[in-house]
Amino acid sequence: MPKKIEIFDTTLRDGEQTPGISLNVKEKLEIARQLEKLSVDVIEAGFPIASNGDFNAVKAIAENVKGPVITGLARANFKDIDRAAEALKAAERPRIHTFIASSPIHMKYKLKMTEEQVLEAAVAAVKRAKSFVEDVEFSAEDASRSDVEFLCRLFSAAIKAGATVINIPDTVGYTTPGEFGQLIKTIIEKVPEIDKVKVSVHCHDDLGMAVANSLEAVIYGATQVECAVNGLGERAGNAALEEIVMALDTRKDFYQVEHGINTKQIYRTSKMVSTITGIFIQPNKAIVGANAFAHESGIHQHGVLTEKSTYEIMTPQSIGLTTNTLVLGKHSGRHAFAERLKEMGYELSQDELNKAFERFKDLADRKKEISDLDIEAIVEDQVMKLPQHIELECFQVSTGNKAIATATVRVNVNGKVIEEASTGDGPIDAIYKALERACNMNCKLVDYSIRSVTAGKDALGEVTVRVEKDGRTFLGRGLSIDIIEASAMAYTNAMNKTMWNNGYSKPREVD
Ligand SMILES: CC(=O)SCCNC(=O)CCNC(=O)[C@H](O)C(C)(C)COP(=O)(O)OP(=O)(O)OC[C@H]1O[C@@H](n2cnc3c(N)ncnc32)[C@H](O)[C@@H]1OP(=O)(O)O
Ligand SMILES: CC(C)C(=O)C(=O)O
Repeated sequence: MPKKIEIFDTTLRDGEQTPGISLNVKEKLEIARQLEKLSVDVIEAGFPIASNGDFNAVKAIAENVKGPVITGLARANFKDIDRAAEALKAAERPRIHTFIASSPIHMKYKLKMTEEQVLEAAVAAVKRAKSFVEDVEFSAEDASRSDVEFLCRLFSAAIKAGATVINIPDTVGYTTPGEFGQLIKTIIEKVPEIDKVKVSVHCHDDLGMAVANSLEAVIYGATQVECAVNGLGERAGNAALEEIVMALDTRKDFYQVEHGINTKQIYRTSKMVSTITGIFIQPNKAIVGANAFAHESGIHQHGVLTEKSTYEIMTPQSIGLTTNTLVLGKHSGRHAFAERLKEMGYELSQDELNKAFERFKDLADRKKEISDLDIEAIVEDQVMKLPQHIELECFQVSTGNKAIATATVRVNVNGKVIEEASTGDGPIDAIYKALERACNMNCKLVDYSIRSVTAGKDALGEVTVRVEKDGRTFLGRGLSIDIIEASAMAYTNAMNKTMWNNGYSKPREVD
């Protein structure tokens, strides 16, 4: 039987130590309930001595969340341990997690204690915790910068005092995979009582190696990994739960271990934690980032369309997503473009497809992402060659906060050049009225929206309008670095559509 790795989630304790996060009881309980659905083995619900709020949160989780072990952190002193025990009273499976630092730096400067004093405090703390609960975890803070002989002595004493789990933290994210693997191996070889307990690791990401270090520890015998959703935690954070789990899952052939996580709840958990904590997930974040299952480049899109496993090592469904996404942008190719056209219901000849693709590439050079509306515009305007009854030749607008907005337009309507002017409530209203006069047309503007589609001061503005004419609605779009020009182009585009009638020239109605 492959050995099982227990997942100890510390999102609600170390994760909450992320600068800027403070969770109330209700929020912690909501996350804990989701962690239960995710099937984590242990929930570290908080640090009960830290505040009344944290005490109440640990208590509420202990009372309401059944299934996982519920633990609370305590320094190696009776006050912290007694408070943790009190908070955990109602837990179905309580664990007290007590810790003390073991590195020369921490002992000398922070604790001002000798090795022997630390060892004594650790033993007393474990015994005190044991007087309340059966399950006691002991952590040697800053273990990776500690003297290995002392560390082994400390763990040995903690186990003799009753610890059921010994935790080896890389508190400051200092170690490397090779070094950390050897440390785990040494501890397992040198602590005689080690086979009585679970061996845990708790890695921080200061050098970006928290996940790699944790996984290396698994190879060398660790049976519990402490981690946090989205990699939250003090400073650069903890090992990311979703990365640990999906690495063990996807590379089961390599790690040869099992876990009990319901991976289909990963995406939902990540989203919930991000929403509640307000900590945004970077798009290229492994597993749960917006781009983790998105393909933008043509060669990759072609591969994925033919066979997903060419560029996907795990399925989006395995983390609870419904599908992958093919993002259309400047690096995309014909295969993905054709596929999107097919999904949108367009059937183009090879020649039409080539023309549309050329236009698409041209637009993609200027836009961050190409939407379905863009594709629709390309197909209608370029491939189907809808006739342009109205062409906007030029315009001029004068406006100001103390002046009446006035616009002059010159349009070519079916070969006839017409100039008109109008005032309005602002420059856009003025230009729209002038356009209506010039074209002798009465439309009702029902919706106007503007957004930037590229970055920077010279960003392209995209204006989308919906106009109503004779009880029907028509969509118009305009793109320019000048937002008034984009607005005028969008209105002209919509007015053109009101004039098309047969076959491909039939105006497309929109909701
Ligand atoms: C590596 C980690 O993530 S450990 C967890 C870190 N998390 C937190 O600190 C979050 C919650 N912390 C808190 O709310 C507060 O720090 C408290 C309530 C725990 C303590 O607050 P204060 O009493 O004001 O002490 P303060 O935080 O300033 O200093 C820490 C004290 O604990 C001592 N201490 C630190 N670790 C331990 C330990 N494991 N065992 C015993 N004492 C410890 C320090 O030596 C210092 O003692 P001193 O007050 O006698 O100098
Ligand atoms: C309390 C311990 C496990 C810790 O958070 C650390 O060392 O980083």
